[in-house]
Amino acid sequence: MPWDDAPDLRGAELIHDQWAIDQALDRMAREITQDLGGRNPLILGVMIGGMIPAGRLLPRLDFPLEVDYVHATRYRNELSGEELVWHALPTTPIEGRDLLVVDDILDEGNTLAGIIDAFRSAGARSVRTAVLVDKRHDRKYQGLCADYVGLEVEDRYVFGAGMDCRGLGRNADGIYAIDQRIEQAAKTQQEPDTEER
Ligand SMILES: O=P(O)(O)OC[C@H]1O[C@H](OP(=O)(O)OP(=O)(O)O)[C@H](O)[C@@H]1O
Ligand SMILES: Nc1nc2[nH]cnc2c(=O)[nH]1
Repeated sequence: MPWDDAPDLRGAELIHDQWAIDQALDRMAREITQDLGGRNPLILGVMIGGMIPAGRLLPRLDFPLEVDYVHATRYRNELSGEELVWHALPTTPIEGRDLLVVDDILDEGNTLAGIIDAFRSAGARSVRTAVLVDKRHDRKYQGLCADYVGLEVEDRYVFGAGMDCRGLGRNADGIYAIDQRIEQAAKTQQEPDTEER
């Protein structure tokens, strides 16, 4: 694979190909259109990972809407999350607006929960959430679910379709899970034992 030169991405396993992603985005667009078509919603991509899912979803939404972004992060190039750090808020006024927050992945949910809270407090009329990927586990922040979900992944660190692994891999077509030895090593802060590859 072209990214086999990047040690963290070497040996990654394809979980969903680009065809599956496109099908999922088509379905999400239909669901979103049913709920928000005619409401002139404000669509907010969550930078950086939400950039590609939002960019692929928007042309599928065939009704009047506005677009802005928010930049909040809690992983900062690591494989486990910490405090949510805000880098940018939308410049479009959100009071009284119907919002759709678009992100790449819902994992533990702290990122989306923080964003939803901030926008509700700022007076949004409604805040909906769309994620390309929902990670299956029972560690969700207050049981949070997204309103629109593209695909599910098992409880492994994934990259591609906007998602990075230590800064790389966002541009990969398809969704890949990193080698479990690399993920395990990150959890225990050791060098991965991948010599035979
Ligand atoms: O559900 P959570 O456990 O909170 O994790 C999900 C968040 O983690 C990633 O962002 P990250 O902080 O890595 O920033 P990025 O968008 O720049 O990749 C991803 O883009 C989501 O926003
Ligand atoms: N790229 C990426 N970002 C995440 N943020 C939370 N979980 C993940 C994950 O599995 N992959």
